[in-house]
Amino acid sequence: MGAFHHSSGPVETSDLALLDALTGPIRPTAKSVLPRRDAALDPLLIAAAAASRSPQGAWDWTKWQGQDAANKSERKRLAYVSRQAPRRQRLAAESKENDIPRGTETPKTVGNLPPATPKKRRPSLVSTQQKAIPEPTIHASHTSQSDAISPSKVLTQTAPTVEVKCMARTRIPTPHGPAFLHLYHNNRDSKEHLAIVIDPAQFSEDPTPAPPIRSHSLDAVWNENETEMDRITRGAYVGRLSPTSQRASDPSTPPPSSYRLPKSAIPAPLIRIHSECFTGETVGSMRCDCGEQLDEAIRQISLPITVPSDHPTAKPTTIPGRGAVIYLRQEGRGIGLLSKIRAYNLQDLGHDTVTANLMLGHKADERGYEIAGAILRDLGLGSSEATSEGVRVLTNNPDKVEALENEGIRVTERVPMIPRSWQQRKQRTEAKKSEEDKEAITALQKEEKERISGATLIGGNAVHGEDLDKYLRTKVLRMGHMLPLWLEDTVSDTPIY
Ligand SMILES: Nc1nc2c(ncn2[C@@H]2O[C@H](COP(=O)(O)OP(=O)(O)OP(=O)(O)O)[C@@H](O)[C@H]2O)c(=O)[nH]1
Repeated sequence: MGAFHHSSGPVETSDLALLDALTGPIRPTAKSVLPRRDAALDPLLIAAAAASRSPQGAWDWTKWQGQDAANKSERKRLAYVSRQAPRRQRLAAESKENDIPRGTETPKTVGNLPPATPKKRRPSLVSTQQKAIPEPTIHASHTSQSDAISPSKVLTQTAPTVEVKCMARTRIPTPHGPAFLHLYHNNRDSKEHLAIVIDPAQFSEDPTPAPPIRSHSLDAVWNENETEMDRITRGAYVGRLSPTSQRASDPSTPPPSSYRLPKSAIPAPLIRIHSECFTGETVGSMRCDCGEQLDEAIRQISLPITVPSDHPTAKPTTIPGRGAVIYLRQEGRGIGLLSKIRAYNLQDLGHDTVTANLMLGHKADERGYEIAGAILRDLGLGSSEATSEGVRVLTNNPDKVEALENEGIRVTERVPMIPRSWQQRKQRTEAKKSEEDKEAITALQKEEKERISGATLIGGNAVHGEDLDKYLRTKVLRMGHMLPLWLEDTVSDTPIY
């Protein structure tokens, strides 16, 4: 064997002999000086096993009592139990970690929900409107809509019917008041979508002023063996849960036919369909207004509602706010966190948020709202029936309203979401215009500065910054968001994205 060099210096002959002894073929006649790799207790293998083994797997060497004991018949060998999930499951989990875009993952079989055929990539509303559409299959819950089916309506109906099931619900106190967090499984994808329901009237012992917002699938009986405690644990309870108050909901009791206030007197529940944004909601990124929007939605829905009285002399009634935020796990407008991060780098190079998506081979918006529609129906919100309350939707995005209507949801009103920073600037400009109290302006500016920290997170306040301005302008100018464009900075040299 010829001498060779390792990067750290010449390799000694003794090293080569060791290497040969460890890896070379077994010579039947020669007596090995060094123990071979296939020895019963190869130290290298033991070290490798120790480094990688799970505490439950392999041998428990702490129980080792020597060879004699080992030979005794009563010695118990610990069974090897792998803690690793089967490869198929691990691959699914890995694809989840890598944030593989929706539709390419295997949908979860949940409870009594059969898996739907996986879709290739979730089509955006706009692009699919132009596709040739096969014969429609209309889901029963949509048939009460107009008979004339527009192509965009057919789109959501050709896909397998989305079924959702609320797996659990719990009370979450928020800075704006209490909410009920609902976790949903579905037969379309493997994500856990959520509904943040705001309806604090349900805590009261008195009859609620309006129909309570409750999940039908959660309140249903799941199986005949289910105990009261099972139901309470998954959130199928009424009133407020406490050590002294534990009342499971009873699906056999029909809901009251009338409530404290006539339906027509109360405004329809306020809802928002919100798409996940890790950067904006968790990191507090000021590249977008997602964190602030989530907070603002919960705040607005929680505001008490004033219901005017029938009699001119009587005082109006105030009832607690009612509505829900449907929180969809479609990060980065459906392109996933990985692509969104790449898109941000392209944005730093000067491209806007739409162009960056297109450069990465995505559509400007790849979100879908079928699951949102199914969750709203499960919560009894906004069915297409003329008698239903309908919903008021908090959004600037016309696609969302259209998508919800395609889902058979009756939208009675679109409520705009004005970015908090724009509201503040408006106040400041108005104060400047009227040459009013200079002190008030200074106070406002000081307040804005102080609010910057934690601004995008729940309970925070207005977000400011150049990145956010670009983002908001793109939404208005390129994505058709129905928002009055804030023009204060447009006279400056900053390009409008
Ligand atoms: N691809 C991409 N997604 C982004 C970017 N910034 C925020 N998002 C995602 O955009 C989604 C929020 O959508 P927006 O377009 O801000 O607003 P919208 O929900 O369409 O409309 P509104 O109801 O009016 O808020 C979330 O899923 C965010 O993760 C970005 O620069 N690129």
